[in-house]
Amino acid sequence: MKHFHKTRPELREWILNVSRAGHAPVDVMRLMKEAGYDVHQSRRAISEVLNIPMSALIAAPAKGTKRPRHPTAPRMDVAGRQVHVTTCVEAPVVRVLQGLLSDEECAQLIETARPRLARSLTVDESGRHQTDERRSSNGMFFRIGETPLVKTIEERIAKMLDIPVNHGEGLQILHYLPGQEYEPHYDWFDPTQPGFAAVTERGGQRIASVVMYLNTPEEGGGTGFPNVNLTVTAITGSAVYFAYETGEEASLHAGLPVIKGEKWIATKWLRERPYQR
Ligand SMILES: O=C(O)CCC(=O)C(=O)O
Ligand SMILES: [Fe+2]
Repeated sequence: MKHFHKTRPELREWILNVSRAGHAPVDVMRLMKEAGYDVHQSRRAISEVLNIPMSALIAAPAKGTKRPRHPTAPRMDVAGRQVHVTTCVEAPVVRVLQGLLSDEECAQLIETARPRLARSLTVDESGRHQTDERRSSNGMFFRIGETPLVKTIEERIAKMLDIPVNHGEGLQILHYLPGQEYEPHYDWFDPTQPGFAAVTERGGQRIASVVMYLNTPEEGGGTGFPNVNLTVTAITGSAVYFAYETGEEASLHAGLPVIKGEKWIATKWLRERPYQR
């Protein structure tokens, strides 16, 4: 079958060269993934250029690699707790989760984190941490299982997404005041940046994020997905779950500026392989 979608001449040339140099089609897939291409796009291009079936291009994932199970509507029973799935988007994969945390759990997380807040950092191209204008919130990280409540929440998320707790980075708490925001960004690490190998050495790539709202800001402070014109409202105890492939531009998102009041969130980033030893 012929595809209407045409592969760009430069990409066609590159695929042919890499293939002539002796790389098997699944290796070409891997190279494209490392260069930031979406898996589906790579599979279609390679199959078209090398004239092989797409089914031959499903590489065995690296040992221990997992993908989350996306929460399903209308609700999930997670360890005896009803989590309502109130909005679903498929590209990017987004689920709005109501009642992931109780009001008491939210309050307790805020009070435990408050004395430990410091200016948030971002990771630069070389893998170094630094303060960043684009991210003006204050934050802190809990260690895995650091408190009984942190452990409970980590286990709840693990159960809901069918991803072991050890694939998670430590729970991050962020506090935003009026005017503070987190400008549009991707949570996946960019494979074309020099620091990529260092940040993915442990745990591999990030595959999904769960942003939990610990309070309801008086005004503003939602999470925006500008490429799909979606804004998720920050409401105490609810959360936005989103999953992504490396290079997936639709997953661009932002912590929108708080206009009035304050905003507290807890973020759990998940890796494709165990991150905690
Ligand atoms: O503040 C938000 O709503 C988004 C936070 C976020 O994008 C992150 O923690 O990676
Ligand atoms: Fe993010």
